[in-house]
Amino acid sequence: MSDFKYNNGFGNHFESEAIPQTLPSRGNAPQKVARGLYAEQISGTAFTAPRSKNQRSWLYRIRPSVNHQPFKPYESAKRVISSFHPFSPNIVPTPQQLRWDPLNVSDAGDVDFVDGLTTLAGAGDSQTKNGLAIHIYCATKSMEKRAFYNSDGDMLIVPQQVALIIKTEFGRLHVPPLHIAVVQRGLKFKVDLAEPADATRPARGFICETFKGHFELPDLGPIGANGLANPKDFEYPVAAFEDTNEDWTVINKFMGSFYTFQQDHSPFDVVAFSGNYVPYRYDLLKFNTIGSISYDHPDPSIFTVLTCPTDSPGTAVCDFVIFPPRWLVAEDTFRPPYFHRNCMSEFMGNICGVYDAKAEGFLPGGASLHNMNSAHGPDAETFEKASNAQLKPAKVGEGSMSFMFESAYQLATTKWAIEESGKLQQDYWKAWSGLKKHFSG
Ligand SMILES: O=C(O)Cc1cc(O)ccc1O
Ligand SMILES: [Fe+2]
Repeated sequence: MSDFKYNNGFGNHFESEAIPQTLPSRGNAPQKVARGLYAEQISGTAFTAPRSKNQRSWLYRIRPSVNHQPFKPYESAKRVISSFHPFSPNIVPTPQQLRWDPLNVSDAGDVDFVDGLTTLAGAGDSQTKNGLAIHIYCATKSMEKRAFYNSDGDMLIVPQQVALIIKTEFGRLHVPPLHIAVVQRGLKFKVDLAEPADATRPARGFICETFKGHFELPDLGPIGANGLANPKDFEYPVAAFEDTNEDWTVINKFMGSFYTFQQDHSPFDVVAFSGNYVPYRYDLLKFNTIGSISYDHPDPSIFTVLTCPTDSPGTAVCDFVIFPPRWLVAEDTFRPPYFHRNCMSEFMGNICGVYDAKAEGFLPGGASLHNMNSAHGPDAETFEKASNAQLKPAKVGEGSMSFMFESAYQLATTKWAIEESGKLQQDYWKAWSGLKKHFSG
């Protein structure tokens, strides 16, 4: 969309002014900011985090964020679960391989992004900054004069159906399906729908909320300086502000509960900003997909777009991995994903098209979870086909896009996901029951 402007480059230190010459010419906090603005810092890491990890931005705004009414409890976001202890009342843990038909929250009524948030699975808790939660959102309307910020974690948002306009304190992001957005801890935003939506076709998508750290680009090792998601393709908003005296509701997720306050002006009143703690979007079709040009099926880590690391090297709170259209050329190779048992948990979602490990049943808007150590792999039909296919170069996933949130944590599923959604496929296990014995002794 041409009325959206961006600055590019993953993790850059950006400067953006909606009115020229608003940013301080020296330093961050002059005695008086230009045009009577207030200076406000928002930090995304501890002040003393190493420079290579340190993230913060300076906002030059019409009123400081603290200029608001007292916090009150917010009751409407009832579908978000924040306690993932396996014995918690809303948790139904299971090692069973799980798959869901396209998810919806049609019983939630006419809801916006916040009230339609519904938790599927998670681990850990925000209080000790440990773990993650996986949600879907389903929205039939825009947030209008409601803004949200999450004190519990960063949110990686994967729209599956209906384009979003995410208005943030830093400016606007247009995020249609096949794009993702990351809105970090503490940053205020609202989600509007760029297309008509209703209960039969809501704005729908998946969210990974990480309680610790921030998403980074994966190291490339021997791949070299280029490849996978290129830094230049990450797009950041430019400053845009509203100078209004209307009533706004701000909703905050804090320690797993929701709170709200009122204020008599727009929270999107930032005239200029500088810094490297800024929300962003990325077009998944710009991913440079790398694969085997000799033999064997490489591990899916080669498809990592972003990784949110734990303290253990190479081990992620969440790797965000995608399966874009790509060529398969490997010789003498079983080309679809191999049978495996992973010490990581794999939550997958289908954005569009057909996923190459599953001939059917994994539908756009649908999801699957193969928890830690639970065996999985191609279904019987895919196995038979791929074992006998003539291995010519072949394009897979034309018009398709699936993704995976791969996590080092055991994922505890919610009661809603297992018992209440009505979308859990009871016979998913049968995908593998047709695998025949081929052993001939
Ligand atoms: O299970 C899945 O479908 C995801 C996956 C894909 C792949 O190419 C290799 C391993 C893996 O877990
Ligand atoms: Fe897998």
